[in-house]
Amino acid sequence: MKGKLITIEGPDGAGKTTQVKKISEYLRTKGFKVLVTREPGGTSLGEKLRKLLLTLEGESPVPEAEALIYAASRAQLVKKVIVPALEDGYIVLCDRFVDSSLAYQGWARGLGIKELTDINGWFLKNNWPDLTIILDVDPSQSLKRLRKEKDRLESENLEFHKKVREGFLKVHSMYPNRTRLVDASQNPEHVFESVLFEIEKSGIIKI
Ligand SMILES: Nc1ncnc2c1ncn2[C@@H]1O[C@H](COP(=O)(O)OP(=O)(O)OP(=O)(O)O)[C@@H](O)[C@H]1O
Ligand SMILES: Cc1cn([C@H]2C[C@H](O)[C@@H](COP(=O)(O)O)O2)c(=O)[nH]c1=O
Repeated sequence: MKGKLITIEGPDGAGKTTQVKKISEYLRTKGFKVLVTREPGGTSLGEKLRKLLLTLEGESPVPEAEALIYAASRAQLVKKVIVPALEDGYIVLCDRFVDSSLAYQGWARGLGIKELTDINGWFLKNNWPDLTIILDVDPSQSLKRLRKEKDRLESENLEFHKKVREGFLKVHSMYPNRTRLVDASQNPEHVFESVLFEIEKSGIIKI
């Protein structure tokens, strides 16, 4: 049986990891086989690339290099982890995926959403997510939720993070069927109810 790929997206501090945990626990109680992974990372090579991307030390990649390193981590994850799990019938829950590249590199860094779609489409082929939940919240609220020491992307200014949010809203308007917007300004339990509602409504799995 073919599984499903569900990705959770949104600006920094939107509550993605919190919701991934809640969804995975819920789906497991319903008898689904669930695999949780994340981006960048999820493979040993991907975790090395993650460190390289998020460190504040040394030379920062130019936007084009940044986009390609995120894509490299994704290509490795898709081939080594996601596709085999889907073939084995797993629900794969991925904490960030291709839409982060469209919003951060495509829109906020200004490289172009179409350009990022093409670069990623080259290796994703038909492995685009079955469903993407975008947690939508104003960055001036979500950034306050984060720990004190910030990584390279989190350290960008508020204007950049506002562009990221704008990027996700654009992605939603471009892919209104695959992506669902959830108000993430509420408490985690309230957000989880909305997330479950959207998963149910999408019809990709029966819960
Ligand atoms: N809806 C919420 N309201 C308030 N606080 C929240 C909410 N969801 C998560 N948090 C808290 O905010 C912090 C960041 O949450 P979490 O790690 O889930 O966000 P994230 O979107 O995965 O962050 P990042 O972008 O850094 O990966 C945690 O301390 C978490 O407990
Ligand atoms: C996949 C992906 C991620 N990013 C950015 C978004 C975040 O700032 C970091 C990842 O850190 P997190 O704690 O896991 O949220 O990387 C990006 O710019 N482009 C991407 O494709």
